[in-house]
Amino acid sequence: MTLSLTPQRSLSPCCRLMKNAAGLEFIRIEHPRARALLSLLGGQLLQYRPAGRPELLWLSGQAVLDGSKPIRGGIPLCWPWFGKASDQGPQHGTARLGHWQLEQVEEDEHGVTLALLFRDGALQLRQRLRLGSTLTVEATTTNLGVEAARVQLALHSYFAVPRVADCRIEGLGPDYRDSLKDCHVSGDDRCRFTPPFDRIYTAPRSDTLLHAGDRVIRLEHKAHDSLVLWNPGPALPADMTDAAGFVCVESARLRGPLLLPGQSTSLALHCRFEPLESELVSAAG
Ligand SMILES: O=P(O)(O)OC[C@H]1O[C@H](O)[C@H](O)[C@@H](O)[C@@H]1O
Repeated sequence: MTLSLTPQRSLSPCCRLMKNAAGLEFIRIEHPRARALLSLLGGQLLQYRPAGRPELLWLSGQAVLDGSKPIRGGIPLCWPWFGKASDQGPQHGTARLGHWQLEQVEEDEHGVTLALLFRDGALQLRQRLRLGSTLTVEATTTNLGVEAARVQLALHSYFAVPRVADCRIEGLGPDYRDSLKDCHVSGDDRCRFTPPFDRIYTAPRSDTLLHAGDRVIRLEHKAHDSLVLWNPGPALPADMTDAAGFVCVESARLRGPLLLPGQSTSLALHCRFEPLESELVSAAG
């Protein structure tokens, strides 16, 4: 998707602050190792394309970009809760609807590092993105209050794929909660899916391989306790016209922890395209 954005100012040689017609701010990154776009609404990476590779992330052509809704696509952060709130708060928390502060931009010949901050009451969420030939997202919650708090976090990544029905995923683990059928399933190691699906894997591996047509994406998760797998199939949300081009594989911490005052907890995801067969052959030859 091409967004109509107006340049505002340079943040570093490869990073530029942009604005859209609704006044939302974005950071465009054009580095020899990767091109990317991040929205300060939601602190959300929307596009990321390492040099010589396809776009990693899916962004809906119907995404609402005026701040009235979360942006559909990229890597929204569900925080400080995932799903419906018990107290009428917004689905998936406040971070994806909030304006984030850009704390730091650094770059070198290998890529760009962005540090971003969001606060909701006594809870603080820091996000560090490293964008080069691979992508690392690290999110750290800190409890700045005087009472213990239970916090959930999910990196709700929309991975772009040629066709979701042809995908295979390894490393999900055998046990999941099927949110559509409202039941628990154990010992299911199948790695093919037919949309719609909405599952929370409760014993995921630390590495996940997403085989998607012409590409294999390796995901390395750190400190996750769950993986959410979602595609709505034909019953589409209003801000989506076609769901065949993505699969959500969401690294998540859904079972706590209880954060005492002053404590922090982190969740991280590292993504990279596996080398193509032709590259392995030429490296060997
Ligand atoms: O439409 P949203 O609020 O962005 O939620 C999109 C989806 O997020 C997660 O993947 C949940 O498991 C799904 O149940 C939900 O439909």
